[in-house]
Amino acid sequence: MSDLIARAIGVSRRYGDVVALDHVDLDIPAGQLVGLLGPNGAGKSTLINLFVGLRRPGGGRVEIRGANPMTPTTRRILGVTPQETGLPLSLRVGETADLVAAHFANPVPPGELFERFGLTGLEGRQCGSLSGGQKRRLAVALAFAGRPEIVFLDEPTTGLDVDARHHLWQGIRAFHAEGGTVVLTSHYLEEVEALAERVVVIDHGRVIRDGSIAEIRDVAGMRRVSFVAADLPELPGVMSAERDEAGLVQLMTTDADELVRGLVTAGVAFRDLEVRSTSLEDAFLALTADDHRSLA
Ligand SMILES: Nc1ncnc2c1ncn2[C@@H]1O[C@H](COP(=O)(O)OP(=O)(O)OP(=O)(O)O)[C@@H](O)[C@H]1O
Repeated sequence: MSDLIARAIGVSRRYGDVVALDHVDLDIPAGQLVGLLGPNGAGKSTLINLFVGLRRPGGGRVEIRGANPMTPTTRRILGVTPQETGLPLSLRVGETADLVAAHFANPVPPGELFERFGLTGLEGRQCGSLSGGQKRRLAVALAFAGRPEIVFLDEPTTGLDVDARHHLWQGIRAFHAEGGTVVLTSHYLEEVEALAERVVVIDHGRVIRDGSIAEIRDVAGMRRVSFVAADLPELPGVMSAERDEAGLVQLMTTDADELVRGLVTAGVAFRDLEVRSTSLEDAFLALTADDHRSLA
């Protein structure tokens, strides 16, 4: 069996009447970069909170290196950036990093951490004076301060501009390249596509898909068929259709062959025909859209 660093075994969690997680099983091998995807309220943050020992499961169990994440020794090997950034607003950035580093036997020197996450030069600033994006970058950087074996990042780049997001990606990739395990949630599908080697799709508290980016993309079995045409008759198997002002038509279908045959049979004068795999975003929408449930 591969070297599993984190496991959820039949994990359930409710909040009152709300079932946030419903018998979730998830094995995370050491060194993997996993993206958790799911619509709002799917249960992603709840799962992360259980993995990092902030909450207890109602049923089942979570393990980090075979142990309960609530134990101090286990906590020391994990890093976390929660969805809501909570920084000590009156402390300076450098002091905050020192404070966090003091909890660990062999921390990353703060200067190195700042460099890695593009925070150099902000050491003397009070956390409360940082911009929203700078606070977010600091909170993510601090998850790596204790040289964790595994980090859990809940929407690490929300609110960041493109530059800052790419900087964070570099930091996350560098950690992963050194063998670190990363579990991140994101609403930016291109982020998961850019970073993760495995995608776990969660919906209504359950894991509905688990695979590589390519597998998830293909799972809905959809193709995007595009061409330029002046008129468009009714065509077989079209799930969605868009047309821009230049006459570029984009159709989503589960049977591109039949669609193209239909185009030819109907005598449509099309040009620039392209048939492509769907993007992760297309697959994600198809998987989690209740009215497309039969596709999943
Ligand atoms: N402390 C809480 N008290 C009551 N309900 C909660 C609590 N935390 C989460 N929930 C509910 O549990 C469900 C799962 O929430 P969770 O935050 O895990 O989802 P999520 O996938 O992280 O969503 P988002 O993408 O919006 O962050 C939701 O219905 C949410 O309203």
